[in-house]
Amino acid sequence: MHRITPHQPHPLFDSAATGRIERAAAATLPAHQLMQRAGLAVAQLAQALAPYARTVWLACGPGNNGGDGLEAAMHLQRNGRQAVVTWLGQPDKAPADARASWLRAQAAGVQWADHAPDQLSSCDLCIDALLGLGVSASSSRAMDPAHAMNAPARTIDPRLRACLSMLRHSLAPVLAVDLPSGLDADTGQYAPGLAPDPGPPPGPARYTLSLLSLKPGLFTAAGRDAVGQLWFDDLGVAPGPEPPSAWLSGPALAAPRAHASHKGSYGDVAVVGGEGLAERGLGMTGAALLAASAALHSGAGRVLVALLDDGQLPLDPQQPELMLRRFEALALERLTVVCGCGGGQSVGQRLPEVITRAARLVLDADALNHIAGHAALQALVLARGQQGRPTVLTPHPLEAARLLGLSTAQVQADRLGAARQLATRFAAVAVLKGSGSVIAAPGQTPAINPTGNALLASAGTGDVLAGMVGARLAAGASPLNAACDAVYAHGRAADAWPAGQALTAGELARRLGR
Ligand SMILES: NC(=O)C1=CN([C@@H]2O[C@H](COP(=O)(O)OP(=O)(O)OC[C@H]3O[C@@H](n4cnc5c(N)ncnc54)[C@H](OP(=O)(O)O)[C@@H]3O)[C@@H](O)[C@H]2O)[C@@H](O)CC1
Ligand SMILES: [K+]
Repeated sequence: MHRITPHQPHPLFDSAATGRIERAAAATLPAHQLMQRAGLAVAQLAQALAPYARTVWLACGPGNNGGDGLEAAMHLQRNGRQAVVTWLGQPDKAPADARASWLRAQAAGVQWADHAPDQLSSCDLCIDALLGLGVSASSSRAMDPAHAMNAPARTIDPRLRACLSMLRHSLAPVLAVDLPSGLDADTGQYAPGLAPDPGPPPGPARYTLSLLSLKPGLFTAAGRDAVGQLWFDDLGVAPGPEPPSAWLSGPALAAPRAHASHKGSYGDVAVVGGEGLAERGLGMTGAALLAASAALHSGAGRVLVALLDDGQLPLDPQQPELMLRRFEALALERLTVVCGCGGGQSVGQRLPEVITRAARLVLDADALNHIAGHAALQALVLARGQQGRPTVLTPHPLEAARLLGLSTAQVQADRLGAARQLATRFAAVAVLKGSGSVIAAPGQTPAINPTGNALLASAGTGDVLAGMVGARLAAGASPLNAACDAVYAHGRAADAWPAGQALTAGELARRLGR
């Protein structure tokens, strides 16, 4: 068992893949063995997290997730804690493993109760063993996950609802078994009717012990907020030949710069964007300058900026290293172009040339909005991808929705699926931004980024990311590596941000590479 941190990559397995791993393992093990291992792991972590707990309340659901809780209750009771169990199952209907653990918990003398004990202190502990993988199985049985948000909410047992509410409002720490109950392991969305009430995420004392496999839904959409501190136990089972459904990204390998190198060794980035104030009264040159600053501070050899402002800004006095150029003066065939940041309406005019001529290309923000509205531009993006010319798209969920002709909610309902769809449709690498950014490339296993936090919810941080991807592409990284490494480093910079200091996009760009 170990804690999961963003310091190394991990394979992720969705509910179907986890089911196959589980069935293959179960076929070689004595009956009930996996649940016994799961319950023991839960009890061990519970005791480590709450060493002074006298009472542990275990909310156990009707399926095997509840069985894991019952098994843990037996160990905790035997180890001198008062295990108080609310079990929503029935002996004659429970799965065989859960029934076996119910008998073992009974024999150990746990206390049975309809609800949480009244006086749980912050030293005590709650264990959420209500629902696990069964939720994802029921979502995928019911429908295509992209349409899950349209599902009629099923009738929820009021006792289940009451237990969920108690756990979510608990002042005592909560350890979730396998998944926070109600969270879909594949999408990181809550099943209909099981989402917590809107409001701030739960307090800090929230833990999840993922069993057998790490699941994608723990890391994206609502997953990051729901999970708290994440632990993993593989129950002594290797995934065998099962291919990962996704990867959790890790840090890039450090690439020392050769002493005998020069600015040409690290490539030229050209930023095309920043509609001027004169065009429509909406000055957006800042966005382009932020992307350029990020490219510069990420190590690009030279950074050129073609503002869409009719040459009104000849120099950025704060960043004299940036070379301002007229668009017509850019040798696009030799450049890595970052196009769209603050592009407004004006970027549309430049897009056909940029898409057809740029050697390497990052398309962001208004470039993506224009492409979404013009089938001819979509065909050009696809064509350059099919020719093998590196292209990275960096949409946030609304931009992704426009590109795919979906609603934002549909994109968020299946972020991995949406990113994969974008990658296939445009033969490009797609970075779907948001909590747990997803990076997908055609025909490859997608990645989920583990770094970053809500400080990044601030204007201009997306422009910074686009510049970071551009710098890596210019230095010769593959589009997938450039995207994964940039997203990781972007989030890492936010994670290392000094406490109490506001994060601004300009300062974020300046701190890159420190
Ligand atoms: N598989 C493994 O690798 C291993 C699995 N292990 C453990 O087993 C867990 C999986 O157990 P599981 O398959 O029994 O499902 P589980 O999460 O208990 O839920 C089933 C119950 O939930 C209900 N339910 C479903 N959706 C619902 C909804 N939307 N709203 C309300 N209710 C809903 C569903 O009702 P039904 O659809 O049947 O009417 C049924 O009653 C897994 O997470 C891990 O902890 C470990 O022991 C060892 C290795
Ligand atoms: K659970």
